[in-house]
Amino acid sequence: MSHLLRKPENNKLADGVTLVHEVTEENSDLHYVGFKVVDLEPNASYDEKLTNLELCAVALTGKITVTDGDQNFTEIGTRDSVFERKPTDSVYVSHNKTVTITANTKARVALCFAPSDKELPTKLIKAEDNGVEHRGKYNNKRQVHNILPDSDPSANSLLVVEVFTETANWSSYPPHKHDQNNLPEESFLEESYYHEMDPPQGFVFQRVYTEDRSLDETMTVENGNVVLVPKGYHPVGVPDGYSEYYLNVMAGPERIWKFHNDKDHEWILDRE
Ligand SMILES: O=C(O)C[C@@H](O)[C@H](O)C(=O)CO
Repeated sequence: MSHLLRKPENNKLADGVTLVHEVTEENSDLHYVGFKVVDLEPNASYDEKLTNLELCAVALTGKITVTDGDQNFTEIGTRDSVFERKPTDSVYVSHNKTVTITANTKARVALCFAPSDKELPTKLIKAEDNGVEHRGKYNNKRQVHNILPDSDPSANSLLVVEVFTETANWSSYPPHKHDQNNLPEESFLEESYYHEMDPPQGFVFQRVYTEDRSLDETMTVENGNVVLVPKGYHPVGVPDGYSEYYLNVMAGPERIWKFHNDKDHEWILDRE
């Protein structure tokens, strides 16, 4: 299996608390993006001590209460399945704080991390504050919920977005990359993908490749898998009959998303 593909670990931390994924600087090639998925049974709690990392906690499914010790955000989260295709609530918390997440219902929470050394206010990012975009045409259609885009200064490094790709469509396509610190043309951002499929037995293909093909991996990605993109182009193809959800976390030295399309495939955009 590719070292860029992660299957659920489902590590039981306590009664009602399962760590589904854990991507850290120590166990991956990533230095800027950290990512966890936690499943909580009703009334179960999970603590995260943030030292040098900032956090965006996304209520993927279910209702949760989030506190940073000072502020409480009660019963946030808007959906039972990501495939309801409506935005959800998230909470941004600065480094050095300790966050407690308690489930009000059965819940799945994504924890998105990036390095930070500047304190910023804790913030509830409400579902209705997500910018919703419909991108693409033909078989390149997707719906995007911007949770923490680069136009929102609430975070130091973190960028967070969720994307729904229609059945038999492609996204992150034409292939693009953001692995050069060469602004204003391109920014260096690592990226993680947390994938879900509807119906759940589905699979998608994700390729991660560099210009010189020194990295060129095509992965079969199943429901609940994570793909890591330390560099390179990273398109996703969704088979007929299945629709796809992914949550992207991006971070790098500068908080700006400037990508470069693969010139060989950029013509896709020019079709009438
Ligand atoms: O528009 C899309 O298809 C989503 C991608 O842009 C995705 O968020 C990504 O690859 C970000 O670099």
